[in-house]
Amino acid sequence: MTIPGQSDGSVVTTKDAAPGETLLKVTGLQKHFPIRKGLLQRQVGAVRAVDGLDFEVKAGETLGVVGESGCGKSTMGRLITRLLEPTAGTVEFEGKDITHLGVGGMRPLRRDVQMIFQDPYSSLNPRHTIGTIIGAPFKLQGVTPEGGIKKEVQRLLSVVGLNPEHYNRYPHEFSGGQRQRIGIARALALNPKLVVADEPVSALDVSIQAQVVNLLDDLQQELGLTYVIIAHDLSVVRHVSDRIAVMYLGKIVELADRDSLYRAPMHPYTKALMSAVPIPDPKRKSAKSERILLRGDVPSPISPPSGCRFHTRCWKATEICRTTEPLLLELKPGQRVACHHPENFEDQAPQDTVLLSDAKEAAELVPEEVLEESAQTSAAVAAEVEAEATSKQPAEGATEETAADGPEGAAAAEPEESTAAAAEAESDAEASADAPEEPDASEESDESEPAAGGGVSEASGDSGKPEASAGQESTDK
Ligand SMILES: Nc1ncnc2c1ncn2[C@@H]1O[C@H](COP(=O)(O)OP(=O)(O)OP(=O)(O)O)[C@@H](O)[C@H]1O
Repeated sequence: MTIPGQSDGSVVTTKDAAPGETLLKVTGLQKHFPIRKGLLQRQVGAVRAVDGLDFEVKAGETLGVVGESGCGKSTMGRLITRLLEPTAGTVEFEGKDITHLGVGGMRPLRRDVQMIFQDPYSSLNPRHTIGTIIGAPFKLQGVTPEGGIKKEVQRLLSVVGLNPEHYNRYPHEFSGGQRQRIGIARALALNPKLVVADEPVSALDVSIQAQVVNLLDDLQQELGLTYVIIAHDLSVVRHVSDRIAVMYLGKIVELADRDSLYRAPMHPYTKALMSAVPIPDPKRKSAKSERILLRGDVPSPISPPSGCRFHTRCWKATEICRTTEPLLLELKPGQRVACHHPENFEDQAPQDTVLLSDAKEAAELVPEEVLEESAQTSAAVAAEVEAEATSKQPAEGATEETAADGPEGAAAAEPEESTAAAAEAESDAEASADAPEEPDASEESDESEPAAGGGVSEASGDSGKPEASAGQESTDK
């Protein structure tokens, strides 16, 4: 697809921030909507829509943000475009703190940061022609493009694949997909650096969705745009995102580059979301066809669950998940996760093995195959880490320090089991399309301690808890 140049006739391919540099940085971002009651409108509580987000968006990349309805995605989008005032935290754009800029201070920034909205039916004024709608940003910013507004609007119409001759038509004369193209043309009018698209295709027919997603993709290539694309499931962001943030109840639970996330999701919630997405690859179809049903609705953001917010619906939840909030930690390069008992990685709280009753109920909705796979993967990862550590010990002469650390002592006492698990892991890797994850896992082992498997695995830590309790958990499910 060829995109005509801007008013000066040249093709725009670069932006101020070099590709890969941080364009947007969000730290500790919160938005609590107050709940007021009574005559005096006293605040009696708050909806904790966004409750402490930390992430960066690099120039030229697409960050996909996914999560169930009500998890705070749209609020996050409105905060980073400064359509909402944050309760706490900071938003930096190109290194400049824009968190509390007023209307005047924000005006120049409005050119650089644009938003595309979900519903192309309600986001376009039905009384205005599309020429007026797409030309509005120029008037608001007091900018006159070279050749005049009309010429520039017609150029933008052709950029988004619409007939420039339709300049004088009204929104109702266009289909949903065409209206979303109009919304995109309006967002591009001022040549922005960052475009936040809030569910850009979810109101469209499935057949039209791909066209609009492809258009966004083409525009990014041609114009060097940076996107934050918000969606409620992974299928939309899968093909366009470089990195994906998974949100749950106002928090990011996993943030990873796309390939790592799809190859080996680490948060159980990510795994559940992924199991809901049809997988076209026939090689993976049989392995992943089991869907994970989540128990109940998302809890209320007015009083979110303690500890890990997902613990009330998670099949791996133990006491630590109820009491202690897991931090969003980079467990693998480029993959951050907030979980005490992650998938595809060694357990972060191996001593905590007794499942909560909530978890046992949640596990009833998780197919046996998924639970088995989860336990096997965790055991395999633990065994691999252990094998790596064992092979390194004599070479590096660091045996004493490593051995004194704890959990690995118990793991090392079970060489047969570990070898069997490692062999299983190897054969799994050969047979599976997920094989590329292997190098990651072994890289990790350099600095990671061997540990027991996931909360549902049989591997036991050194907590002194009877092994039977760990074994029993597996049967409980
Ligand atoms: N202006 C507001 N006042 C009070 N509560 C709000 C407001 N806007 C959003 N909320 C609440 O904040 C929470 C997060 O809403 P948000 O729209 O950001 O979620 P979302 O993940 O985008 O969901 P959806 O996909 O349904 O739009 C919800 O519980 C919502 O009811």
